[in-house]
Amino acid sequence: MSEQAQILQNLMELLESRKTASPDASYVSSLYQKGLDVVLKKIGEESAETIIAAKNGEQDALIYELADLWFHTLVLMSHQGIHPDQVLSELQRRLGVSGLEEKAGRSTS
Ligand SMILES: N=c1c2ncn([C@@H]3O[C@H](COP(=O)(O)OP(=O)(O)OP(=O)(O)O)[C@@H](O)[C@H]3O)c2ncn1[C@@H]1O[C@H](COP(=O)(O)O)[C@@H](O)[C@H]1O
Repeated sequence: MSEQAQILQNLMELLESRKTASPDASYVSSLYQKGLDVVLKKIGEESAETIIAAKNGEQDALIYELADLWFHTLVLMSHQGIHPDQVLSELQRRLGVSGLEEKAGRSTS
């Protein structure tokens, strides 16, 4: 496993462990306790902050905000019982399939 893939694996294990941790001692546990709407709100906020950093042309800020955004999407996956491998498999399935071709092949627009 690559070092990067290992980071993802380690983080997912941490997120899983936070399901039984105290919300007073863990940010992730506090998000789980607040529930899906709060997790989704965080993703909305981090998306907006990512957009602002990109529009401002701030490379370091953009990397920081992308990390926040990725992190909160990983919290969502964990909350919903989805493993990043499932998303990676979907991306693998799409690899080499042109987005334009895929769109043209849809039965509904
Ligand atoms: N990678 C992260 C990570 N990235 C960002 N954050 C937190 O996400 C929050 C981002 O919110 P904002 O930027 O909006 O800052 P804020 O205004 O203070 O946040 P709110 O008050 O609105 O919630 C901050 O509290 C960050 O500290 C993270 N919190 C945790 N992790 C990882 O998750 C693990 C478990 O964390 P705990 O559950 O807190 O132990 C940690 O060991 C880390 O590996």
